[in-house]
Amino acid sequence: MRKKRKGSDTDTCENIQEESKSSQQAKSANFVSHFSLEDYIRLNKRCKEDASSEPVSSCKSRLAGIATAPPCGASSLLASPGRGLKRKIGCIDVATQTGRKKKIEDEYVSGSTIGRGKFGSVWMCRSKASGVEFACKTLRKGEETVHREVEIMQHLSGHPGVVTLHAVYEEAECFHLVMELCPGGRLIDKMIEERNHLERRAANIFKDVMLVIKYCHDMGVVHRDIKPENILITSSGKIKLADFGLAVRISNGQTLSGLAGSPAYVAPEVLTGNYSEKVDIWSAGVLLHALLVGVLPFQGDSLESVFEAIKNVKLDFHKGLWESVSKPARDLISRMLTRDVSARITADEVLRHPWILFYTERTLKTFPMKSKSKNQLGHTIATVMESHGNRIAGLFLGEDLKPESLADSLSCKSEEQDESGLVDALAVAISHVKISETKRSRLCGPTGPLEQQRSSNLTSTNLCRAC
Ligand SMILES: Nc1ncnc2c1ncn2[C@@H]1O[C@H](COP(=O)(O)OP(=O)(O)OP(=O)(O)O)[C@@H](O)[C@H]1O
Repeated sequence: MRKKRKGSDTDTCENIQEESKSSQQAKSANFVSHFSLEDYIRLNKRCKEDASSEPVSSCKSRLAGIATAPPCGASSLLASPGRGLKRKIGCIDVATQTGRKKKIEDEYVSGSTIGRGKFGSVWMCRSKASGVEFACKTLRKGEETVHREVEIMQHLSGHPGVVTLHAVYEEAECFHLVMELCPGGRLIDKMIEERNHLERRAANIFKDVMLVIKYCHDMGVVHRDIKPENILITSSGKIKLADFGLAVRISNGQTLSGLAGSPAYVAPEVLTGNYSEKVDIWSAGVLLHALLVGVLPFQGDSLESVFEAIKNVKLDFHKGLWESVSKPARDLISRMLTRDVSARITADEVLRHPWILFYTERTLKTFPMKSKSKNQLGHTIATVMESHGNRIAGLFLGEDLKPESLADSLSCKSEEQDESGLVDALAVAISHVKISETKRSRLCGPTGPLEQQRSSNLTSTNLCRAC
């Protein structure tokens, strides 16, 4: 059960950035002005390795502000790491508390290390009782984020898009979190393998990501580290959101402060002041950018230049790589990567966006699109729109944009119109879409045993409060 040091690389961040720069220069024209995902992932990974071997003057100190959530009321905890921890574990429910009395090695056989993060390592283990394999994340005590991560995972566990927490074992120096194993690896690796995703595939992956983000927000949790490295894939190919190390609870109308996130994905308001759950929408927009065109939108040779780009670069979704992307997809991403937080759409609105609906609704998916005559096409669309009328029509403002008129406008297209043309036709309607601010549902309003324990155990320790 000992942690294995992954690799022995001791490069500094500067070296990595130099390497990234030279490998960048060798890439094709499309990639000249961008870090590729591989570059970014390598930079990030090596920085983590530096962080564990060179705590001072390495990447850790340079990334500390952004990559690690500021501990809430951490000073006393950090000064005496052991104090208060027992009380804090009280936020873990009855099922997981059983782990406190037993040792993990009594119940699980340890396997190889499968990942390493900022706060600990992740390794495989097998239940002695059932033979089922799990992933175990071992977190060193001492950071309040560790307790928050356990509590939030417990709070969210049960949703199909969240990695399920099976048990927690507490030792003097660490916690072991026994989680559902996601053997399909990370979304980032799939993205690198597949490069640009077909829009249909991208939309289906992205919808699942947004469903879980919406769930987090409905449950009063801001993840703060949405990125493809933190999206894992199950044996059946479903996505699961993992790594709640930077997640915090937020109550309705509350704002957060403090740098937290991963540089390329961080929202501009995190860099400049107070923020809300909308930071997850921005990060998901960065992810969508990478899914659609294979590169990250905000890049630079240093952290400062990445942040500068996040704050100021004006993205142009009409040129270059975006020319082959449908207008609705571009419309969605522009609504997510908007710096005006009040104009940035919510998770619910993303899920109701025509691009998502078009590619992911069952009827639309099986919709025959090629070789339709004008009338057939118009009629089929009218039927589809009718069956989705309530959801899609709700997005449109004004009499002229009723589903029937959308069908009419689509029926004027050529007989040879293909799928992407049809998606583009949706753009006509999208230009009139009014996405209204929906009433935020149940932020920080959980019920049940966890909430009862939370209020009794944690109010005084700030564990469940946002920073
Ligand atoms: N349930 C799981 N099943 C399979 N692999 C997992 C699981 N959880 C984590 N991993 C692997 O371990 C890696 C690190 O896990 P995780 O991201 O939770 O740690 P972390 O310390 O919070 O990381 P980070 O430094 O990225 O914030 C993941 O990228 C993934 O490869």
